[in-house]
This record gives sequence, C-alpha cells and structure tokens, in this order.
Amino acid sequence: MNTNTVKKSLKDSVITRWAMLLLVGFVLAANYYFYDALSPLKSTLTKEFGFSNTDFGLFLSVYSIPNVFLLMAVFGGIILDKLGIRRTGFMFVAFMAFGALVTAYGASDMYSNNGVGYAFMSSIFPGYSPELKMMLLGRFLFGLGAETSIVVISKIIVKWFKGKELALAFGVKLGLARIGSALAFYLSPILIKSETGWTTAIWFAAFFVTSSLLVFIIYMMFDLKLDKQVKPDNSVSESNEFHISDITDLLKNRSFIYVTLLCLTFYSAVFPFFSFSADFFLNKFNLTLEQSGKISLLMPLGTVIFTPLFGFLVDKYGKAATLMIYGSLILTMVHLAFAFTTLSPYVLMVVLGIAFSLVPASMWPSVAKMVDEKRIGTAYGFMFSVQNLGLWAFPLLTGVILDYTNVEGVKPIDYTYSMVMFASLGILGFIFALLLKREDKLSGYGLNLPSNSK
Ligand SMILES: C[C@H](N)C(=O)N[C@@H](CCCCN)C(=O)O
Repeated sequence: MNTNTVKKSLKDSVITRWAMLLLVGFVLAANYYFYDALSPLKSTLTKEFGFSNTDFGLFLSVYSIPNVFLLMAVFGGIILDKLGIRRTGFMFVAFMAFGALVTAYGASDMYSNNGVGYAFMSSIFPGYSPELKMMLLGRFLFGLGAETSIVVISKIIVKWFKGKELALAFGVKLGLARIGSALAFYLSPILIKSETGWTTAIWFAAFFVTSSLLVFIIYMMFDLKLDKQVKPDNSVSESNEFHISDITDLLKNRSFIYVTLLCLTFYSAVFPFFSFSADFFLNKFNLTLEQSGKISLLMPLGTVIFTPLFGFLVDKYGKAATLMIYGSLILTMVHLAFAFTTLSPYVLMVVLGIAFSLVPASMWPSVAKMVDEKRIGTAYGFMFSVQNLGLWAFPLLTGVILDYTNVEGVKPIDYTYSMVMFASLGILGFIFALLLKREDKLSGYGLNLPSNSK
C-alpha cells in the first residue's frame, strides 16, 4: 500500500457535501417556517382567542425561555460537543417537532372541545385563556428543540466545510432557512382561509417540522459513514469531556464577547421586529393581511440571494469585521425610516434584507476563527443563550409598548415607539461591531482575511 496516498472521504466530494447541506437546510427551513408561521395570524389570534398585543408578544418570547433561563442552548452545545451530532441532533429535532404539534393542538377545536389537558389548563392562571396556555407550552418545547438544533446544524456545516467554502456554506444554509420564513409569510395568510378552518395554517407548519425529523434521520446515515471514514475507531468519534474552562476561556476572549453582544443586539432588532412586521405594515400603510405578509417576506427573500453572495465574498476577499459594521448601520437607518417616514416599505424591507445578510454571513463563520472546532458547539450554544435573552425580552417589550402607547381596540396601531427601540438596538450593535474590529487587530484572528488564509 502506498502510504503517501491521501485517503478521500465523503466530505471531499463536492456533490456529497452540498447534498448534506440541502438535507440539513430542509430541517432549518422547517424550523424557521414554524417560528414565523403564526406571525401573520396575529389579528386572527386576537379574533379567535382574544389575544392582546402583550399575549402575542408573550407567545413569541416563550420560545426563548428554555434557552435563556434554563440555559438550554448552552447545555445543548455542551451535550453536542460530548454526545456528538447524531444523538444530539435527533433528540433536539424531535423536541422541536413535538413542541410544534403541541402548539397546533392548543389552537385546535379538538382541544377546545374539552380535549386532553383542557380542564387542567383552565384551572391554572385563570387570567389567560386555555388555548394561550397550551400554545405557550408547545412553543416553549419547540424553542427548547429549535435553538439547539440550529447549533447542531452549524456544527454540521463546520464539520463538512471547514477549510473549504465555509462562509458560502453558512450563507446558503441561512438562505435555505430564510426560504422557510418567507414561505411562512406567504402561505399562512392563504392557509387560514382554507375550507378546513384557519388552524390549517398551524397544522401545516407542525407537519412540516415533523417531516424534518425524517430528513434528519437520512442525514444521520451519511454522518455515520463519514465518521467511519475519518475516524475508523468510531467509539471515540466525537466524545469530548466538557471542562468549565471551556466556558471561562470563552468569557476571557474579548473578540468572542463583542461578537456575542453584537449577536444579541443585532438579532433583537431583527427577529422581534420581523414577527410584528406583518401587523406593522397592515396598520401603518392600511393594507390587507395578504399584502402586508407579502411585504414582510421580501426581507427573507432578499437574504436568500444576498447571504450566500456575501458568504462567497467573505470566503474570497475577507472583510467580515468591516461588513458587520455596515450591516448594523444599515439596520439602524431602516428602523429610523420605518419610525419617522412613509418611504416605500417594499424598498426598505429589501434594504433590511441586505443588512440581515451582511451581519450573519460574516458573523457566524468568524466565530469558527476564534474558537477551536471541538468547542464550537459550546460557543454557538453560549451565543444563542445570550441572543435568546433579546429574543425573549424584545417581543414582550414590543407588545407591552404597543398596549401602553395605544388605546385598546383603536385602529390603526401606532408602532413609532417600538421602532425607536429597534433602532436603538441597531446603534448598540454598531458600537459592538466597531469594538470587534478594533479588537481583531490585537487578537490576530484575522476576521478581515479570506476564509482559507486562517
Ligand atoms: C435564532 C437563532 N438562534 C439564530 O441565531 N439564527 C441565525 C443563524 C445561526 C447560525 C449559527 N451558525 C440566523 O441568522 O437565522
């Protein structure tokens, strides 16, 4: 045998590694679809179950509770680095599917007609409707699974693409996720009119997530095969002891702290805004639900094109740290324009899509430069838990601000103060992006260098 022969593995095949990306991209698209599927239904939920703005904010934010207060994304990341991709991925995608089904059940007639759990939910916290409580439980379980499954998928991308087209792969993966979001804003307003009743929109979303569990199982077979090729002794394949120093080392890394704070502020100005956006356009521009849903979906659709494009540019030319600064600045300007002008929401949503491509396409691959691959699950998990603090607090705060600054039942709802809050988050993100770039000159991680030069 020629010992100089370099053994090729599955990940050396371009077709196989991009096919893997499509598989996990499907799981991610289902995840994002469900996350957003109920946003265009805000007014329907008010009509059917009497949801207030705050109730709706609570429903959105409960997704983040397991990740912030139980540190599930951190534990998920640690479990991932210890148990490996297959076991952790299966477990958390299953949680996500179960949570989605429970949410749909909570909105269904089956449940309202004294179904399982109805009597119990009616007996606790009587100030809230039993439907809201069951849906909150479902979204809680969904959030518990969804965030860690994104961490798992991120590690899968690093596993197959590190040293190759990493930033492009992250960009395409995010593009697939955003197709899920865009589809939600397009399909939900259509599905609520279905003959089988408005809850069809939620059941469809829940079955989409459930089907992604099957797709993940297919991915697991390839993952196993790759591990057998790369590490013949599979028994030790991805096992890794967790040390508390894994977290303390991260906390001592200033670049990591700045990127985490940027992640917190930037995403808090995007996702919570996006969840309210259909209702915002409907109220500010006096549109129908379908029209406003179509404006909302322009942002994720824009990112489908721009995120892979910026990912490709970051791989080739670098400049990730600089692009994060531009992205935060554009985000701030768009929110100010939403607050104080009547500029075309179509144009502004596309511009927001550019901002929402610049930062993710540069930020996530940059983390892989700061952290050892063996600890990438812990690092992403930590970032997600911090980020979820914002994804918990800001939808809730948006709902509270709306209820506080508007008279109940009076239309149109005024969103100005909420938009100012989102713009302020954009400014904070801009400051953290500047600090990150300055720190990079000292740390030498080379965030502004092309992907294959580090
Ligand atoms: C919401 C979720 N925690 C998140 O941050 N999603 C990111 C993608 C994260 C990819 C991490 N490698 C997004 O931009 O959607």
